[in-house]
Amino acid sequence: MTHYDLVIIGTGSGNSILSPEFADWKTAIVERGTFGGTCLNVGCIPTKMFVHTADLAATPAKSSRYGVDEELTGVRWTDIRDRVFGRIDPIAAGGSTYRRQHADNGNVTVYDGTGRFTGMKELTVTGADGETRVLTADRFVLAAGSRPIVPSVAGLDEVGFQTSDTIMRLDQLPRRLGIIGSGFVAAEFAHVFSSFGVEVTLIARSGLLLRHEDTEIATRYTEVAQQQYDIRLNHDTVRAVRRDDGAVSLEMLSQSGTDELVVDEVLVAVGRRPNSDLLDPGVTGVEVDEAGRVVVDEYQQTAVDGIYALGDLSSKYQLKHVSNHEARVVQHNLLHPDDRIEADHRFVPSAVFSSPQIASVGLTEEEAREQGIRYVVGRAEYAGIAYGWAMEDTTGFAKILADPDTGLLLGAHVIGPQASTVIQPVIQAMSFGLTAPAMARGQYWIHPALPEIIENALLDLKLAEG
Ligand SMILES: Cc1cc2nc3c(=O)[nH]c(=O)nc-3n(C[C@H](O)[C@H](O)[C@H](O)COP(=O)(O)OP(=O)(O)OC[C@H]3O[C@@H](n4cnc5c(N)ncnc54)[C@H](O)[C@@H]3O)c2cc1C
Ligand SMILES: NC(=O)c1ccc[n+]([C@@H]2O[C@H](COP(=O)([O-])OP(=O)(O)OC[C@H]3O[C@@H](n4cnc5c(N)ncnc54)[C@H](O)[C@@H]3O)[C@@H](O)[C@H]2O)c1
Repeated sequence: MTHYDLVIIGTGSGNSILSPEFADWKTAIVERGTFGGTCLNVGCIPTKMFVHTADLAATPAKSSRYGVDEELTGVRWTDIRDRVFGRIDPIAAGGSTYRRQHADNGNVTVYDGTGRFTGMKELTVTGADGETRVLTADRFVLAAGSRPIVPSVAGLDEVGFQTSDTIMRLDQLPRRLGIIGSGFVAAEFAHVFSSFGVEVTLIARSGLLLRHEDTEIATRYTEVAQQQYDIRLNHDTVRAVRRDDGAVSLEMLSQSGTDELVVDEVLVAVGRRPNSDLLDPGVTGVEVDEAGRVVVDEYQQTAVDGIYALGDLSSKYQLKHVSNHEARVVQHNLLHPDDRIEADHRFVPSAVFSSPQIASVGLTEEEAREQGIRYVVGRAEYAGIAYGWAMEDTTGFAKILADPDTGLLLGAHVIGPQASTVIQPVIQAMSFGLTAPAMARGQYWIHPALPEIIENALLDLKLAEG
């Protein structure tokens, strides 16, 4: 048994905690998978490298309307894949080597294996070879993340399936891809694989894709997606069968009866669950809610003094900018126990890097209504701004919700080109308490750039006089 000042479980955002200020702490970091966690290895970074490549591959099909005739003459899948992982894999390996070997980390021990609590502030780490080591510590940081949920579909295990962890490393592109799910992962991979020439079918249980978004945005996305992919709405996948020709048949139930889809690969994208079951934090007195999330207070501390948690393991926001923010809060609170800071979850933005992109911050119209919050809505279309004309955009728009009396912003939702970038000034305005009129007229808006859509939506708000 070895005792530490601090043990961190998980090398995603957890790895960023160990700054030089911890140089005289005896610390350990435990990792069961690839060093660097989800975002670097199988999440944000590789997906966006594929998305950018997909944007390029999709351009020729759209170019003739501008009088430019382009042709996509090839998609070299293994070159695309190897460029992405040729960049990422060395970063993960370098991060691991740095923690294990660099002089900066003389106080850090890296343990490869799965950590599981076996007593009060006692963690047993089991390596791939079955060898176990017991670590005790004064403080722990639980940063063990989440993993893809596999839906209970009869025969799925037997036919085999991909998740976001595996699909980016395929050896060859499938001809037909069936995606079970209709959230972030489904929308981004539909864009990627369809742009590379794969026949993509999305199977959604509900009547709307991306239904966590503002309904107007989700409705527009669903309409646009129906032009791009085969979409089966209100379909429940009930069985998967391997056919004699090697393809997979997915059997579905819908309101109108049964349906069948034949594909070469199946991507499962129905959400992610926190890895709390692997960690068994109840043994050390840490509470877990019914969704499997570790319960934390405003300081990111669990029910146990000195045990903090962050990121996908404990947060309802499964987003890297949130896990990074929470890691900074935990880092501060470990170093300054008498002057702790609170995590700020007031205005958490998100973006789906789909085609078209979607970005969102604050309340949706449905949430404002449910919560009885008074609001007005300002709208603007990409087709109504000069750069939108240049792009010939016909489907994108922005909507902004504001308090009619104070003019303070309540939420913003954008669907269209570069939505993930266009929304940033609204996030800033909400975070710093800027009102809509002050934001619209208190600064220049570069003409004719895409953020003019935000300026127009702000000017469209009908606020109370005075
Ligand atoms: C396909 C995909 C695309 C995404 N794209 C975006 C995006 O564009 N923008 C965005 O903001 N977010 C995105 N996300 C979400 C983002 O990746 C996560 O929110 C973020 O990485 C969570 O970080 P974390 O530190 O909480 O967990 P992780 O990075 O998952 O780290 C947890 C680590 O703990 C290890 N671990 C788990 N259990 C144990 C145990 N018992 N013992 C030892 N080690 C353990 C795991 O192996 C893992 O390495 C994406 C996610 C996916 C899946
Ligand atoms: N750009 C980004 O920031 C980004 C990209 C990818 C993933 N992520 C993060 O990863 C998380 C996981 O992504 P995801 O797309 O897997 O989850 P998600 O929660 O975004 O969407 C899952 C979808 O699957 C549906 N679903 C649930 N069970 C189902 C079942 N049995 N059959 C069919 N459909 C079912 C849900 O109704 C939901 O629409 C996201 O919530 C997000 O936080 C973020």
